[in-house]
Parts: sequence; C-alpha cells; structure tokens
Amino acid sequence: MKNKTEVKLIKNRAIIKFEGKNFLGEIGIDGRIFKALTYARISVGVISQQAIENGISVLVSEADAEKAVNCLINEFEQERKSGKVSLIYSINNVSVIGFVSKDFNKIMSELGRNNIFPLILNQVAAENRVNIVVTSSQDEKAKNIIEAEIFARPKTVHLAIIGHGNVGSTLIDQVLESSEEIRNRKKIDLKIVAVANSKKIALNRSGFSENWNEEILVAERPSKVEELIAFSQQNQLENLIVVDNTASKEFVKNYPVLAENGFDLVSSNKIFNTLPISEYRNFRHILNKKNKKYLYETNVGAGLPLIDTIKLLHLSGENITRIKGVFSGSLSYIFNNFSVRDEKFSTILKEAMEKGFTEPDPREDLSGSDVARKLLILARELDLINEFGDIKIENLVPENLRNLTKDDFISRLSELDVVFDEVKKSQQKSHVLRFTGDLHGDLQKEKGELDVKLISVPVDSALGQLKGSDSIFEIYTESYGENPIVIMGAGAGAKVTARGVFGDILRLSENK
Ligand SMILES: NC(=O)C1=CN([C@@H]2O[C@H](COP(=O)(O)OP(=O)(O)OC[C@H]3O[C@@H](n4cnc5c(N)ncnc54)[C@H](OP(=O)(O)O)[C@@H]3O)[C@@H](O)[C@H]2O)C=CC1
Ligand SMILES: N[C@@H](CC=O)C(=O)O
Repeated sequence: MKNKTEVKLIKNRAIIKFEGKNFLGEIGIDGRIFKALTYARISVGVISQQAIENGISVLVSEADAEKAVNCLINEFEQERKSGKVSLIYSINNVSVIGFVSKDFNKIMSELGRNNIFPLILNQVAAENRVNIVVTSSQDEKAKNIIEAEIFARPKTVHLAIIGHGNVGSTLIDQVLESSEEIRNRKKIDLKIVAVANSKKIALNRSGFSENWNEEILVAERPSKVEELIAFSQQNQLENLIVVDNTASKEFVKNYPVLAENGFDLVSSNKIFNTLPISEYRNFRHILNKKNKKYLYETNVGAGLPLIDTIKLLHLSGENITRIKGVFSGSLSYIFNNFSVRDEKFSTILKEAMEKGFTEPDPREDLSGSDVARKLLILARELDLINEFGDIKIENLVPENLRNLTKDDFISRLSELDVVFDEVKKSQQKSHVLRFTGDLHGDLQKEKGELDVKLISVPVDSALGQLKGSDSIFEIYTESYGENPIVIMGAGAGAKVTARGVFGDILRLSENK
C-alpha cells in the first residue's frame, strides 16, 4: 500500500487558462470546458477558478496543451466573438506537487521564503490534502522543502563562501568539522556548494568535503555572481546563503542582485554597511521586499557579540549616549606591544599581519579607515544617518606611502619605524599608545560625531591595561549613566571571526 503521506511530483504538465468577463458562476461554462476536453480525449487535472480575474484554469498533460487550447477555442467561438471569453492559452513547463499536511501555512511560508509562489493551489481542507502547481524550474526544490517540513527531515542549507583567505578558509574548515553534529542536534544539513576567490568559483552540487582546496585549484569558471545564480537555479537549490569573506569593494555591489535571487547574506566584509546611506537603505528595502536577511555580527569586534547588543539596546528603547573604545584588534595588538616592548614598529606590524589580525592591506587599519567603518556601522545601528566623510580620522600612514601598491608598501614597512619611535618617545612617563574610536555628541539628532585617533593614556587606566589583540567597547546609555556596559575580548583573528560568521549562518539557518 502507498504511503499516505508521500509527496508526489508529477512533471510535464501545462495550465490551460481560460479568461473572460461575467461568466463566472454561469451555469454550464465549466461543464462545457470538461465536455470539450473529454471529447478530445484529454484528461483534466487540478482546477481552479479565479473570482477576481474572472478565469478558470485546468491542468493537462503538456503533450495535450496545444490540442486543448484549440479545442476550447472551437467550443467557445461565439463567446470569443462577443468578447465574453477574451483569452484561451496555455502555460507550459509546470509540475504538480501533491501532499498531505496539517501545517499548510508553514509550508507555504517556507516556499515563499525560497521565492516559490504556486501558480495554482488546490486544497481539500477536510483531508489536509493539497495540490500545488509550480514552474518546472522550481519543482524539485519545492518538493525538497515540502518533504523536509512534512517528514521533519534535516533541512538542507546551501552555502556559497566568497573569499577563502584567512577568515573564509577557517570558516570552511569549521563548517565541515561541525556539520555532522549540527545535522544531529539541530536538523540542519549545511552544504558548502560554492567557494570563490577573486578569479575563480568552484561549484559542487553535492557539497564540498575536506579537499575543497583541490577543487578550487582545478576550477575553471570565472568568479562571477551570474555563475552562482545560474548554478543555484539549474540545480534548484533551496535555503541559500552567500557568505562574503572578502574585503572587496567590488563584490558588495552584488548584494542586491543576490537578495533578489533568493539568497540570504552574511558578511565579515564591512564595506557594504559603509556605502552612502541611500544604498544602505535601498538594500534593506530590497531585503524586506524579498523577505531576505543580512547578518554581519563580525563587522565590529570580530567574534564579540557587539552588534546584537547595540541592536537590542536600541530596539528596546534604551538611549545610547556614547560608544568609545579600542575598535581594532590589529591596532590593539600593535600598540599594546609597541608601547611596552623594545621592538621596531615594523617588526610588530609584521607579527600582526602574520597572526591574521590586519586587513588584507594593512593600510586599511593604519589609515584609521577600518576603525572608521566600524564606528559608522555602529552609528547606523542607532539610526544615525552619518556618512563616511563625516568621520574625523587620524591617518597613521605617512603621505609618501599612501599611494603605493600593497606589495610596494609592504616592502617599505621599515620607513614607519622612525615615525613611530618619535611618537612613542614624545609621550609622558608611564603612558602608552592606544588607537581609539569615539561616537559621541547628541545621538538623538540625525548625525553623531565620530572621531578616530591615536591617543596616549596612563598605563594603569582601563585602556592602558588592554592586552594582546583585545578590543574594548564602552557603551554609555541613559539608564546606566556613568557606568558603561563594557564588552571586551579578542577583536581580531581568523578563528574568532570565522566562529562569529558561523554563528550568523546558524541563526539564519534556524529561521529558515
Ligand atoms: N581578520 C580578522 O580578524 C577579521 C576580518 N574581518 C573581515 O574579514 C574579511 C576577510 O579578511 P581576511 O580573510 O583576512 O582576508 P584575506 O585577504 O585573507 O582573504 C580575502 C579573500 O577574498 C577573496 N576575494 C577578494 N576579492 C574578491 C572578489 N571580488 N570576489 C571573490 N573573492 C574575492 C580573495 O581572493 P584572492 O586570493 O583571489 O584575492 C581571498 O580569498 C575582511 O573584509 C575583513 O575586514 C572581519 C573581522 C575580523
Ligand atoms: N583588521 C581588523 C580585523 C577585524 O575587523 C582589526 O584589526 O580589527
């Protein structure tokens, strides 16, 4: 005997649409449709009537579509002449999926989140039986989603990892290591189906394994978002998340088109959130319209739970009056060490680079741009409409080194030594250097004041006692008064950042 709860997929169907005015409810119209089709030996499936558009849709085998249209055109010749019947046509390449489910609404919302909107829906409420008609390009995906819901199967989440450098490659390893446990504990099957760098994209429908590095070596497709979108459509992949682990100003331009094409997004890349406010808002509008999500917890404070905390405080109506601290893990490491060790600045900078704390181009850190971005991202979480140009930034890169290529700059790091030796020596006794960010002013207004600068502080002050690559964020609010909420911990590093990105992926997956 057949399993009653089976999800049945019937392919190669066509919808015959019958449109006109004022014939709905008229006795005999649907009877004539059936009779004409039966005489022509065409079997009819799912039927629906649209009261608003005044039409009737029936389902036939795709092979019979043309015959069905012609036979209805003949049958309703008079009505077509009088204008009562306006259009008879077929929509080919559709499939029917039949299933039984008590939680029909949940299934419809899962389908909708994956951009699947049935062309016909036919429900026998008393039996919880449903037939939906979808385009054949989405039929397998729809079936997978319905089956995952009905049989409580692990839901497959398809990941595209863009950028496999420090953070990206660590993330891939973390996902592969934990995927079995997550499947068992959370019923989520994480599959990495795409990995890209700036030149190539490797695609694997079954999901990459530990040897993903070899697959990217032999990959031949260009690193283009169109490749990824076409691949996801051809393979009917559901529950898509693209993860941006680049520092690319180019790649972020793809975010809107990815959201439009059914991807949720996670990024450690901070660039998108610091684009002009019009683009920032427009993207959020697209996300809302498409019911997509964008998470970026690691944009500020790497793995520290900073953005969520700020969001929650702000949403709950708590008045945040100031946020200040050491926002950069790499500059924290550099100045914590340079202030107390008898080493050249360039030696310590190289250490920070080797430990994976700096941006791909360390001038992004030294110029203050990376801290400025973090400050701006936090300001925008508070609904301030500041632009990057509003930020007062102390740039630590000497002018003659600013316009070099990255490689040339790195070959001339020793030129920084004299400059920073001077800065170190010019401090008061028992003082140390710290690179800070400060969001202040009247944060109830449209814009706040944002300052990024190098300061010298007593070694026994809170900032002076900072160690390693720790960041510290002091969040001042109206209720907490002079005592800020303090979030402190590793502010950079591939492992903590990848872990934070992974957290965002899981949060999205659980809500899918
Ligand atoms: N390191 C840290 O502690 C933290 C980092 N972050 C953020 O993480 C991101 C990644 O940093 P990190 O891993 O150190 O950087 P890496 O330089 O190590 O890696 C960058 C990766 O992105 C790829 N890439 C660059 N441009 C493109 C593009 N247009 N399309 C596709 N891929 C591209 C690179 O490929 P290719 O090799 O071909 O250039 C490379 O694989 C940055 O945005 C950084 O700000 C955030 C928080 C903390
Ligand atoms: N380069 C950044 C990395 C994290 O965002 C930093 O040093 O903080």
